[in-house]
Amino acid sequence: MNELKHVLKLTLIEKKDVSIAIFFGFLAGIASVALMGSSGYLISKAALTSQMTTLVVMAACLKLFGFASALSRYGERLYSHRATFTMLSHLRVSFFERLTPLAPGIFGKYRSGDLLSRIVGDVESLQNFLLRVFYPPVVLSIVFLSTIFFSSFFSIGIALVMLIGMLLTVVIVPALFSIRKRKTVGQVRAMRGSLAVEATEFLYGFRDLKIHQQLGKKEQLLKKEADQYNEGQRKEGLEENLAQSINSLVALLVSFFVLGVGAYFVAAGELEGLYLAMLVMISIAAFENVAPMAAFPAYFEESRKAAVRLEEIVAVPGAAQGIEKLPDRPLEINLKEASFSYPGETALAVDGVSLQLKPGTKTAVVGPSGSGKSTLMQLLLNVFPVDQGQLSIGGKPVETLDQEAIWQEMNIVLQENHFFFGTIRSNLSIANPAASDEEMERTLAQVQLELFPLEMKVEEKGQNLSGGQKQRLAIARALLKGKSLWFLDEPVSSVDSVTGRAIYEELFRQGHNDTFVVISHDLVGLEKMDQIAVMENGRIVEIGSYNELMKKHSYFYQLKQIENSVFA
Ligand SMILES: Nc1ncnc2c1ncn2[C@@H]1O[C@H](COP(=O)(O)OP(=O)(O)OP(=O)(O)O)[C@@H](O)[C@H]1O
Repeated sequence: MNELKHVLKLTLIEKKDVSIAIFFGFLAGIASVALMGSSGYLISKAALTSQMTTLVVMAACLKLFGFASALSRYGERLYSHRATFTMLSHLRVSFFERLTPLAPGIFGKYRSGDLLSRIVGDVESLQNFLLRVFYPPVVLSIVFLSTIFFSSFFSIGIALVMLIGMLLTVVIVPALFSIRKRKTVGQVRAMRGSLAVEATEFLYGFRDLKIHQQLGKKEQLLKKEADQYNEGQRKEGLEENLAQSINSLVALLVSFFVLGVGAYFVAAGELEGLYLAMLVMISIAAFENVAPMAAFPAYFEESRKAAVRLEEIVAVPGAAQGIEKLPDRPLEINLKEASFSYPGETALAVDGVSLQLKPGTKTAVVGPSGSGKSTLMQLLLNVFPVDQGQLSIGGKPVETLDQEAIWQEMNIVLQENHFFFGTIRSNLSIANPAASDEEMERTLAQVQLELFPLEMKVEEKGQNLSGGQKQRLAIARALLKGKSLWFLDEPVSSVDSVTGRAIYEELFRQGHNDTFVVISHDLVGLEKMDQIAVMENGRIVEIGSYNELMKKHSYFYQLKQIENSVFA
């Protein structure tokens, strides 16, 4: 139950709705018991007396109880569902708030299909928590205890039989099935996750699978996962039916027992015969209410597992979240002795790197593929917090700063940039919602996309744009944001060299007083940079201006020689 503490807390935020739902649930339950009890009493009374007034009063009571039961049931449904939807919205918000700071590292830990299945499926599963886990035992216990209390005025023996029946159907049988269920629910959930993983991979990789003639193989794998999941669900269904049947059987046996014990008490003169039918009918009605408890084990386990799986995602320490705003002056960025390895990896992607970015300077980071350039940039952006070392911005440790405020001051173009389904205008306006059409058109011209109309359609992930066009659109977004800290990770790698150079010229012209960090494979044009950091195996092996590095005749010089000889 500990695992569901957080969900329970969120449910009880709406105490009023939950209490009203319980109240109406109790009224509905007790009204149906009263309806059956009074009909039992009416039957006996009609057989034993010809007194019309009593019979008319009883018939009126029957109608009243029937009406009250239907009305209360409506109120119960209304308030319990309202409380459930409110709880779900609280759950989504609280989960999302905890997930956001972890987002950059989360894909290292979970595959996207699994993550999606957890976030959507598990949150949805918890909609049953109030309706089928928390609420039924509470309402049933109150209804039962009231019924037992009422019955005890007529026969303590029958009240005791009902109490035992209640313990069996509300507590013992559901608890036994919950223990059994613990084994199977986890498996089915894991199966659903692994099916979602395979389905996502299949959809994302469809083109490559087709090119490499692996579509059939992957389809078979997907089918196998689907079959396993179906089989798991089938077994789960059988288990639920078994729980339901056993609980109904116990409930029925208890009612028979009440009849038997009641008949014995009547024969022994300990109970007036007039009340026997009423007590039996009361017992039948009370145990009819017990039906939702048959589904309790399944829903309890499902909710528990869903809560555990959701907690697993967010219960990891994320980057420290500061609240301080950035100082209002040109910012110096300082990375000291920073080391970082990706979650689950032992090798250091960045190993003891120090880098100083003075305001208004231009820094290039170069080096072979896999040497840690992009990782270094992610550390400078505080997308990943450093494992060791320290990052400070404007003289303040990054942990003390508000992350959103940091990113607000940066123009960022990464290797992969996301484009949303919409238009060129809507994709540009995410960088600067206040930008006018003229500003957007001017920016498009700066990246040589002047032929793109602002209302041009952009498909999902920018599928209708070429690689180079996407990069230029990402640069246009950064230009439109107009901040003074630039972080560019191979921003023109898919653009032809002439256009690429012209774009760099434009960027440096617009941001001539700004701070730039540029990752580049292209070693041409680095003369303009104030410093060039050369990386290898996660370390900065050389740093200096173009002339300093060329004079050294060391690593950068050799790279330059190789580039010259290849392209000579
Ligand atoms: N998400 C990740 N999870 C685990 N390891 C990663 C991840 N991203 C990168 N790495 C590893 O970290 C190391 C540095 O990668 P990084 O992307 O920083 O190199 P890079 O110099 O930018 O390469 P490239 O020039 O090819 O873009 C590599 O060994 C890479 O395998």
